[in-house]
Amino acid sequence: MTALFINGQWLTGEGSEFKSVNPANGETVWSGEAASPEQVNTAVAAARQASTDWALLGFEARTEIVRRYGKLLEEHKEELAVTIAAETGKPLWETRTEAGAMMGKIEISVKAYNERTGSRSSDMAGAKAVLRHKPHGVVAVFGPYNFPGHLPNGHIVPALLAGNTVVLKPSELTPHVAHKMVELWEKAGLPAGVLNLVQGEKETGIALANHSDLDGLFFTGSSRTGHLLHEQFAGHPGKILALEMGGNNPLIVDEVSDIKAAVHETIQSAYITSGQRCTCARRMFVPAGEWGDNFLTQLQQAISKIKVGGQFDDEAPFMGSMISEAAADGMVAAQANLIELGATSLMSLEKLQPGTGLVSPGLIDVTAIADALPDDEYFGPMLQVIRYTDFDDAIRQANNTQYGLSAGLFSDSEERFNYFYDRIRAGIVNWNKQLTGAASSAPFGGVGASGNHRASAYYAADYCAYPVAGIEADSLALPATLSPGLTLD
Ligand SMILES: NC(=O)c1ccc[n+]([C@@H]2O[C@H](COP(=O)([O-])OP(=O)(O)OC[C@H]3O[C@@H](n4cnc5c(N)ncnc54)[C@H](O)[C@@H]3O)[C@@H](O)[C@H]2O)c1
Ligand SMILES: O=CCC[C@H](NC(=O)CCC(=O)O)C(=O)O
Repeated sequence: MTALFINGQWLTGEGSEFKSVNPANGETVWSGEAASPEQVNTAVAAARQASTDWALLGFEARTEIVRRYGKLLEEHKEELAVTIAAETGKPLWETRTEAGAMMGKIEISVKAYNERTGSRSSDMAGAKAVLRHKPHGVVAVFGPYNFPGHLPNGHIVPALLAGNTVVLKPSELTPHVAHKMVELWEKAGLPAGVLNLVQGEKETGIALANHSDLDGLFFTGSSRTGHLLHEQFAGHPGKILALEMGGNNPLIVDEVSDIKAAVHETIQSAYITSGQRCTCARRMFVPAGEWGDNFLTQLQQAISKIKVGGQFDDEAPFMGSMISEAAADGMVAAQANLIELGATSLMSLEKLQPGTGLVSPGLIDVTAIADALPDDEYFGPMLQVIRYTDFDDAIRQANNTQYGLSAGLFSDSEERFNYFYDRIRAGIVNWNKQLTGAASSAPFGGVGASGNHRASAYYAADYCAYPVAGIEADSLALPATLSPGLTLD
């Protein structure tokens, strides 16, 4: 299998063999060889070689190629959705929306380039104040498995538009999606070396991230890996590092009038993508007392009816498989650990079929251990419930996390929302809406251990180019008056 794309050529990797599997049935989807460290070097060298011409090509010509890629995405939308579903276990209806988001990214990124970066000029005495932007040069893009198309695409499209060249290292769990995506870029007529693909596991990632000739690295993945990269980039202030990482996201529920809607938004917050979205609600604060009891009863009824199943089942499931059996085992172990610490299971997260990542959605009451709760991101369909009596204390607990990605409030009171908004610490703050499903037309990123203040989505343009400010005049001219103490005669 020619797994790598370097300098416009598909090549066989010289590293060790690895494969991806359909997590809903264990069948192999893709197998190939990883890039060797020498091939990673070749990929970075190819990107460097292509860098000047790509930058000099100009924004309009680059946009033309990027739009051609967008058209190809449209033509291959279904094929891409099927590939994503096969490799991730996500239901086909959901991967169709991922392919749609990839298409939408093109025009949003063109607009963002012009609005956030681009060029401007204004008059000043005897000259013009000019602002332009330049690309960084060669950047590495690292992607996660949960949105193997949309999220790397969300770095690649703005990076290329701005004039950077790219080396992509996708998740080792989703190499096939990356392969398909790069094939479309090739078909769109991207010049050789402008986008390079190195496949492989952690070692390939380490070789790429350590490369001395990178000008930047755009990462979406776990907080653990992001922190390692941050340490690695310490002492290199000249290199740009954008980190989009995980969260331990809180959702506070007030005594709202429409319980059914609150139940629906909770399910969309916690269980969509089998809980494998960075924005998923992980901790839910529910009022103690009768209203809260009633809400939880209705929530449990609705959760018990969530259909879990294969991504291609005729009767579409809401939740597909988790990414792997190992990830499912990890969630079962996390739940057992919370129970051992003193939590009470309301609905048990259980493996549904050995050898797969299929699990049932879990709900667990952690009120008894609220102040000793591990501040971990449990990246799966398990929502922790904390009963509260005091709204301020719920906000305090919601903020009691190293992370700060998304947070939300369900409340009929705008005043309450404003109070919550002023006190909550997160990059995404929603009111009466699910925590997931962020728009690409807005910035996307978190604070604390969730990011490094380089928001993605609409603001990705910001980390893809640096500003150059200039004062310009067509010709040299003496000023009307010279500074005191100067004589030119
Ligand atoms: N904030 C966001 O925008 C966002 C979006 C999606 C996912 N996520 C987060 O991503 C995580 C799930 O994705 P994942 O498990 O694929 O993440 P991950 O950190 O395990 O892997 C991400 C990428 O980094 C590579 N990698 C792993 N270890 C490395 C190392 N030591 N050096 C260099 N590269 C290395 C992987 O091979 C992969 O390509 C969750 O924590 C989720 O919250 C965040
Ligand atoms: O898993 C993390 C991403 C979740 C997703 N966010 C986006 O799609 C952000 C928009 C963008 O990057 O264009 C969500 O909020 O569901």
